[in-house]
Amino acid sequence: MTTALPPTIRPQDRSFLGEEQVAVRARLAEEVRALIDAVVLTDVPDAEIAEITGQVRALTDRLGAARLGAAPMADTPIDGLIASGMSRQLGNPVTGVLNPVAPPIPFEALPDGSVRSVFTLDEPYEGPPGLVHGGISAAIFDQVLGMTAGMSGVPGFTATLELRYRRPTPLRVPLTLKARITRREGRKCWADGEITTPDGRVTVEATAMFVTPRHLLAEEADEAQEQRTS
Ligand SMILES: CCCCC/C=C\C/C=C\C/C=C\C/C=C\CCCC(=O)SCCNC(=O)CCNC(=O)[C@H](O)C(C)(C)COP(=O)(O)OP(=O)(O)OC[C@H]1O[C@@H](n2cnc3c(N)ncnc32)[C@H](O)[C@@H]1OP(=O)(O)O
Repeated sequence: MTTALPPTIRPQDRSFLGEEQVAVRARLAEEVRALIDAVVLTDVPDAEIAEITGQVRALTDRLGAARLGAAPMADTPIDGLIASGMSRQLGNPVTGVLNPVAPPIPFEALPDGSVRSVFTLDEPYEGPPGLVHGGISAAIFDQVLGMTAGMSGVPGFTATLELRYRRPTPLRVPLTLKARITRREGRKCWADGEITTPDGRVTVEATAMFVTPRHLLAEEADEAQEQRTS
């Protein structure tokens, strides 16, 4: 069975945006993030909400007048994100600077190969009252641990992801996620990490295993062969 991606959504066949194009769109995404926050928390009268709904619809139509077939990629690694395939995925739901659903989570690659992310989550990411939704923590771990694996030379899909929720994770305070590789074996790579609050208390721990898909290795081998023969 082949699981290769159809040509139209393969990363290398997408639109690649330059720094200025990314910057203009990132400012839009930032405003829409603020809009999401305002939508969740608004207390203006219903009549005004109805009017605003029409205005938002009109904006959606304007932006939708020209559509790409898939989320674009960045020409160059975006400042603050590590230089891996995923950091260029501008629509990524965790790191994508063009995706208003993404917080977005920044990354810092440390000299020892580990990764650190510092971020603050607010109301749109609430689970229990005043606390971060557990599924949001899982998505963030999935991405950060996956990028850590990719950086170590084993880019892959998530095969397993296990979280241990030790303590509630608060909204509206700077959280630190640290991640590292614990083991590599052929196409498999294990990473773990934890989220801590500013006073150093661990709230969530995670362990994941990533596997470089067989079909990706096959595609890479084909491309290398093509380059040798051309
Ligand atoms: C610009 C390029 C972008 C291209 C993207 C490609 C790679 C990523 C690139 C960069 C990475 C950077 C950042 C990554 C960041 C983000 C993380 C988010 C990732 C996701 O959000 S990703 C979505 C959720 N994820 C899936 O959607 C996976 C669905 N799944 C599959 O696509 C296949 O299942 C796959 C590929 C996992 C394996 O398939 P396969 O055919 O290549 O390999 P095979 O089955 O032979 O397994 C080989 C060995 O792994 C063991 N193994 C396999 N699966 C296991 C499991 N689940 N548990 C325990 N062991 C497992 C076998 O037991 C065997 O072990 P052994 O060799 O010892 O027998």
